[in-house]
Amino acid sequence: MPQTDTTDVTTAPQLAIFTDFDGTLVELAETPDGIDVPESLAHQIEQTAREMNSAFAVLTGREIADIDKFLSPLILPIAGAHGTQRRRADGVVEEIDPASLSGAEAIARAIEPLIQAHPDLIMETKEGAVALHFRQAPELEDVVRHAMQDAVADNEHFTLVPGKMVLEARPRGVSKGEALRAFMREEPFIGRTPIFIGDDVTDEDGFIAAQDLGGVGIKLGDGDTAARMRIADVVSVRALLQGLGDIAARDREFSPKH
Ligand SMILES: O=P(O)(O)OC[C@H]1O[C@H](O[C@H]2O[C@H](CO)[C@@H](O)[C@H](O)[C@H]2O)[C@H](O)[C@@H](O)[C@@H]1O
Repeated sequence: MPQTDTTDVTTAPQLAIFTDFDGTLVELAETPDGIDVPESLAHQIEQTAREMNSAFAVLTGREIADIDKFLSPLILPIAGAHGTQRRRADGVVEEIDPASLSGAEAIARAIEPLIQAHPDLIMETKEGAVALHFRQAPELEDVVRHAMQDAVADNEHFTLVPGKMVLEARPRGVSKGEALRAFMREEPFIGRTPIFIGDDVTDEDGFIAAQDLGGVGIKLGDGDTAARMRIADVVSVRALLQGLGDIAARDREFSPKH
């Protein structure tokens, strides 16, 4: 009878985890500042990130400073403002193209009169990007679209991206996909298998990038997607992160090198 070769121990792939923030790590709320961030979230992410050897990053439409505030005292690698900002795992924050900074300021100035006329609209001005929210006034969606189209019309550097009850102006060439690829060229992400979890249209670039690099995109909720997998809700995302962390810890415990 042939002998089974037990010396060839196959180990599970080492993962790099990327997640969106709003609608994925936390439930959506009526306003950007109104989200409920459970106290346990930062601690749970910190644990999972530790099991991933710190290969855990947030790819978000929010500014990096926003995520730092919500996950304090945790300081993670983050791509903010849809990839316009990027803080690497070594803590270095990349310089933003000055044309992105001045362009976003000009777009915000152009939108300001609309905010004065419609106080239910919320404008978020970010480093290098602008979000115009109409969740409080859904009937103004067309008004918002036309105003944002006019605001970026003179600036080829910017493009518009839709989100959940929001329209955002961001620089061309930046995306969550590009941010994920950049992280994957660096320690501690390099050589790992990327997983990206997100819920929105702007997460599609991230799903595609993760899958191009041999990993998996996981879409939360319904809707067309390039992601190969789906997950039901925020609670399930947190359970998945916990589970992946536990598996990584167990793999290390039973690893032949341990
Ligand atoms: O990429 P994400 O982390 O999902 O960020 C996308 C945008 O999220 C925030 O807006 C969304 O969440 C708000 C709070 O739940 C909600 O009120 C709003 O309608 C959503 O669009 C954030 O305010 C934006 O800056 C992000 O770009």
